[in-house]
Amino acid sequence: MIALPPNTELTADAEATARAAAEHLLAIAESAPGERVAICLSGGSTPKRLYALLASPGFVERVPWARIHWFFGDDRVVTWDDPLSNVRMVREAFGHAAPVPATHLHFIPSDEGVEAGARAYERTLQAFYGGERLDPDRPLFDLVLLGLGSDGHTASLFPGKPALAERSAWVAPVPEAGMEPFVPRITLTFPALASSRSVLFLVNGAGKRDALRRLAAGEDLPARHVESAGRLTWYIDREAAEA
Ligand SMILES: O=C1O[C@H](COP(=O)(O)O)[C@@H](O)[C@H](O)[C@H]1O
Repeated sequence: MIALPPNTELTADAEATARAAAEHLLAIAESAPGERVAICLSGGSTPKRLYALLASPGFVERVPWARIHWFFGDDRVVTWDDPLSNVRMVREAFGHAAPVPATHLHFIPSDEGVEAGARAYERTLQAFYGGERLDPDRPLFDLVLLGLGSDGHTASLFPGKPALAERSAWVAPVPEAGMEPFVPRITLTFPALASSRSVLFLVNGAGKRDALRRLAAGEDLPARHVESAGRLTWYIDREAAEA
């Protein structure tokens, strides 16, 4: 077994990861201090099962859909019907069963281009938050979901890219992605991702073993720099955790 990050919940498989994360999300929503619940979604492929589970019988009745506002930690700068789009993946996973009010799905305006889209999304976040400075005692999100790329990236914060150093802007353009799909991206920055009552990493499969090994060895990978105003929890399945 690889030496796992602190606060790791080891799961049997990808399905167990999705179910554990779904229960965690429900607990966060139920304990949210405000009327509105702000959840920041990750993209890629790992979380698709979680999103489909939330929309499935047994969960869909338990999710307080009318209170939750859904945001994105990053997206690819492609059209929303592009198979590479994270918002398309979420919409497909939620399907018609998830009663998400149209005004509660705050997707990244990738149609505005990488620079303008990043600035526009930062305005969206600040309007929702009600200010332009993040207060450590008043997190922007109740929950941030993150994945771990095989290169150690998270959201679209890739090794060696300028967005890693962004400490004042909440959203950054990523003109060149660090791994496939090699399309421009827009990503939340470390300060914005950290402004959350809870942060969850979802990591499944043998393809993530090397990144986990490199994190355990102390390598300076982007995922290492993720913080949380509250708890930070890793859900890692056994296949990813095997040495
Ligand atoms: O490109 C991306 O990759 C990461 C990791 O995706 P995963 O499917 O390997 O977990 C994802 O979290 C991010 O949102 C996405 O844009």
